[in-house]
Amino acid sequence: MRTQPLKVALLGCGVVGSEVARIMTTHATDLAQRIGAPVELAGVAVRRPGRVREGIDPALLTTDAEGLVKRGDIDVVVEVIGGIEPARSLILAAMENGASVVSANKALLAEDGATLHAAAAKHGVDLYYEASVAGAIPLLRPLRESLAGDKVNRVLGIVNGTTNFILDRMDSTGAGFAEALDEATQLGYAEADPTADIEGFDAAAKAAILAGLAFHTRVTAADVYREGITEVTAADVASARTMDCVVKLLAICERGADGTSVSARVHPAMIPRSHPLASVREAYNAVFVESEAAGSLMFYGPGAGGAPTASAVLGDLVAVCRNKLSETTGPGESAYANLSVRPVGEAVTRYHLNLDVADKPGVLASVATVFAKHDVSIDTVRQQGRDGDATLVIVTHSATDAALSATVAELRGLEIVRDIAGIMRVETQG
Ligand SMILES: NC(=O)C1=CN([C@@H]2O[C@H](COP(=O)(O)OP(=O)(O)OC[C@H]3O[C@@H](n4cnc5c(N)ncnc54)[C@H](O)[C@@H]3O)[C@@H](O)[C@H]2O)C=CC1
Ligand SMILES: N[C@@H](CC=O)C(=O)O
Ligand code: NA
Repeated sequence: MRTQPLKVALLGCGVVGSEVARIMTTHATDLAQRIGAPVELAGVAVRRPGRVREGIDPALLTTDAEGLVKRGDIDVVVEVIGGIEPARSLILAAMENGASVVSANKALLAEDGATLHAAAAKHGVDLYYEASVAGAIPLLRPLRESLAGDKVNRVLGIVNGTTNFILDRMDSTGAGFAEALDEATQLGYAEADPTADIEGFDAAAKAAILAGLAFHTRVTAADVYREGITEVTAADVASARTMDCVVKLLAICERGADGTSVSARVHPAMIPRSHPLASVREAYNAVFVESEAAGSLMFYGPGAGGAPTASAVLGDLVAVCRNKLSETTGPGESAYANLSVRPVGEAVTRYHLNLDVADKPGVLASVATVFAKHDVSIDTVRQQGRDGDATLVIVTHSATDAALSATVAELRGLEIVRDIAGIMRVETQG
């Protein structure tokens, strides 16, 4: 074994960074054996150097992240500060300096992964980011390596721990949205700005990364259709319960039947309680990968939190250190397929909606006529009457977003329709 240590610069020492530092210290001997050389924490960039950080030598702390990544002795930079800047500039500077990079930063990878990959290739270094999607779950490496000989057609799953935690709490304990979000934040699941979680930006970034790797094409966060969970009400969750369904925030990436396009979308959806994703509780994530030869694969595990995320970071750290020692690099970007991204209007799903209507003869026929006019076929209708008004709970067969939107717009114009609520996609396919 080589005695000269590989030197690691850690950028950020928050929820994830502190766990990375802890595991690097407590498992130092095992890590050295697995890599073939010791790994040494050579510097830690922080914002508040005065803060006591258990297990970290205060002499390693610096507020000069740029100076740290440009140091001549750094072999690997672990970026866990998050956000676009200064993370991007620091990663690019590190690569220019010959360091490989491990990052958990999905926001950055999904916005400008191409630039980072190009820099890694140019400077002959690695860029690994397993922690950026679905926390601890090994998912990117299986897509990048294990499935490199297969053809992936669909990736579907729950990729945000915070929103799954909130929806699970609302369903199982009747907790309010704000209370559940607070708890998720305390547990270290939420992003520094939890808007990224609840508005679906975090899941959309992950969907972009997944689609890019699965379909060998470039997909950015801006290409992903996105709806968060802020509009999901206790009434929606209750309505789902009466249909023996749960509400989940899903990420769905699909290869188009035309062979030249892909689509990626993130939105809440009702799924039957019998669906395997319905049993994904708290901050766990689960992702199905459907491929031509392998069939359907399911990846499941902790999707957020300091220690689980650090596990994925450490796995990458070991891989890039091994590559450094053998003077090689792992697989780079694979975007040769150059597929176009289809708009969400063409996505086909079933829909649930609640219509508050006047309870009088002919209403059902008028409503059904509008659905038929837009070629949206109704699967089930349940009527709940109350004081001259009635609520029609309608579930459609598969329809495009565009057809459903046109139906809803026309229904809103009908005098007999007082309100339309609970519009949500229904996913039944595992
Ligand atoms: N918390 C989680 O469960 C997961 C987080 N991630 C990602 O990991 C990254 C880090 O997340 P957390 O540790 O949860 O966030 P955090 O907010 O707890 O930690 C980030 C740390 O970086 C520090 N920082 C920010 N800018 C800095 C700068 N210029 N120089 C030095 N330090 C700076 C902050 O002060 C903070 O302590 C993010 O990209 C996040 O999306 C990925 C998977 C799961
Ligand atoms: N905020 C994210 C953290 C992991 O990626 C989440 O809740 O999933
Ligand atoms: Na992962």
